[in-house]
Amino acid sequence: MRTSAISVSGLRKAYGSKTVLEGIDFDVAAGSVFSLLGPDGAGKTTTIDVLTTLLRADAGTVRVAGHDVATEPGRVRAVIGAMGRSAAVDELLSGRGNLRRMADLKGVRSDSRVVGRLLERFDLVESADSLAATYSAGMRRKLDLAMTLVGDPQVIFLDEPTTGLDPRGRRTVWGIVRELVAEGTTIFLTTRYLEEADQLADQVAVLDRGRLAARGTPEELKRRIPGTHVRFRFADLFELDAAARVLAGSVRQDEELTLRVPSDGESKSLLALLGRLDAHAINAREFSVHTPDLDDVFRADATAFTDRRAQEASVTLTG
Ligand SMILES: Nc1ncnc2c1ncn2[C@@H]1O[C@H](COP(=O)(O)OP(=O)(O)OP(=O)(O)O)[C@@H](O)[C@H]1O
Repeated sequence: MRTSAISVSGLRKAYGSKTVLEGIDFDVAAGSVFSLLGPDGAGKTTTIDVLTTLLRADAGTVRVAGHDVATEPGRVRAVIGAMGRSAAVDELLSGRGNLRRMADLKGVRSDSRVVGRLLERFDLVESADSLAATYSAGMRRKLDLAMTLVGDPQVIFLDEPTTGLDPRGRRTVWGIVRELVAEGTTIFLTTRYLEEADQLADQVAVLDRGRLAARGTPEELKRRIPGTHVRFRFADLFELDAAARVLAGSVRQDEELTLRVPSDGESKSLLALLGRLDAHAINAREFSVHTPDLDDVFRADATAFTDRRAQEASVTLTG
């Protein structure tokens, strides 16, 4: 069994009377990618801030690379790299200057080969001596990530590392994350792109109202969601009603004028469905075959969240 690079137990954090983390537990195996997902304001950044020693938890135990963040913050800081949402890049220094400054800050000998290798790895050689102020958003993000890697940290925290990057920049970051993991580094990642978690993460956890609502491999989470289905969209409620009567086992979403019908998605099954609609002179505006992805997991959790809110509201109203 692999050792834990991050181990979190009973983590609680409140800002004044607002509780953000209500006691969360998880483990991240060394040399793996763990992705924390959650709607805006769910507490992802708060979690990262506690794990990286920037913020003190109210309760619980957090160990990173075997060190307790509350009692050994210095040891934790010595073995981690963290890239937050606001860039650590100094605009008045060049790319090379920023990397050198980071090496000094981390007490790593500012070996020009180390800096040179990072500039190469991130495709920043040509602009290495230009001021970071002249860099594009993507270049700045790459420089920020390069700075995170100075000193070869064992555990790397990336808070939305590809938000705002174009597809090429995103692929570069993904490639680097994969290389780091292959070298044995552990990555803790928050992202708003579910495809990113699907592509990179060994384990995913969904944070919802202070608790971990779902946890598992991307595959396991996707299996929790109803399987492949065909989605039909109709011109109006009249057609939707008629189709819902004809297609057994379908689930309607009135607002979107859509109907989901479980199906294996094979052409024979599609022809049978279309044939049944046609036999009743029902026309679908469009249809698509849909296999579950992490987006569905996320939406299902968000729906559960909204449902609970609605239940609570009705309890309050009637209570
Ligand atoms: N210093 C603070 N004081 C008071 N409330 C805070 C503070 N920092 C965060 N919060 C609140 O705590 C909640 C969780 O914030 P956090 O930034 O951890 O969420 P997040 O999941 O990272 O969301 P987002 O992606 O929107 O940044 C939010 O409601 C936020 O308003």
